[in-house]
Amino acid sequence: MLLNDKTVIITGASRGIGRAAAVECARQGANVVIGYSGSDSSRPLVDKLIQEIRELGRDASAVGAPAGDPETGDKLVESAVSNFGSVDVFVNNAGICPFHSFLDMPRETYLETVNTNLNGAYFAVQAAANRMKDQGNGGAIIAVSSISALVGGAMQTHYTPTKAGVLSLMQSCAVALGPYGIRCNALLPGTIETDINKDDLADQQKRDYMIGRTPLGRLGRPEDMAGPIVFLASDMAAYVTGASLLVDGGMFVSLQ
Ligand SMILES: NC(=O)C1=CN([C@@H]2O[C@H](COP(=O)(O)OP(=O)(O)OC[C@H]3O[C@@H](n4cnc5c(N)ncnc54)[C@H](OP(=O)(O)O)[C@@H]3O)[C@@H](O)[C@H]2O)C=CC1
Ligand SMILES: C[C@H](O)[C@@H]1OC(=O)[C@H](O)[C@@H]1O
Repeated sequence: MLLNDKTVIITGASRGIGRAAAVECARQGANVVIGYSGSDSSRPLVDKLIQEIRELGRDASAVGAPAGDPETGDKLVESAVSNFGSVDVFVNNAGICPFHSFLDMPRETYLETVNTNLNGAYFAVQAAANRMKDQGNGGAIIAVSSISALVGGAMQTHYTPTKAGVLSLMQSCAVALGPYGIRCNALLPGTIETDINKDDLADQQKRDYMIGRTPLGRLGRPEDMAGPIVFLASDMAAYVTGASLLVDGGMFVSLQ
């Protein structure tokens, strides 16, 4: 097992990519702190995930708090330490993408997206890194960025800068935290079918276009992200820091 007895915090783990990563981390021997928004509708999903992780022989705790709140990282760290005694891996995954055109972008939509996806990530990474530094055993931090850190989207002008932002955050943190043995890397998923794009991909033409751009011939599944996240979290990646791992079925390199 690649993460035996490690404590892994994953934000946005109630659903989608974060959930798949949480299950795989538990399979690989880790206890997991599940971050989610705190909404009542997500609590049953979180309870089900905790049960699934316990059936795998590991344990989990949950923290429901807005990702954009600068205190949320401290709460996640506190839950990890009080329940499991340490923070070994931090996965910043929580994110939103409320598709909207640029010229009439509501200011609140822009500000909420940047606050949730980027500002919250900054403070949560800082909280996890301080705990890892105090523990003195190094650690691994992974930010779930996106192929959208590298390319644009007309309906994502508020979102793509946040994904470029967390990629850049990992690059700078790799430099800042390397001396403490803390590795920082970014995962760049392509198009993965989850609730974040359910409405967007309900448009069959759009869906077919996205599949057509993907050499592997299908959209991604949350489980496709779990192995790469575990790899970056594990000692298999002991000399990997400041890196970006694009996991997109080949979409980025497929121009014509
Ligand atoms: N799906 C895709 O194609 C891609 C996704 N990504 C990135 O992957 C990450 C996960 O996305 P994905 O799994 O697709 O999306 P989902 O919508 O399936 O899951 C989003 C997760 O983030 C949590 N979350 C949302 N808003 C907040 C908030 N304000 N505070 C705390 N938690 C919050 C949700 O919790 P709750 O259930 O409580 O709402 C949920 O657990 C995002 O950062 C996204 O940008 C990157 C590239 C491609
Ligand atoms: C939500 C989108 O479908 C998804 O988000 C990303 O980051 C990808 O680039 C896709 O556009």
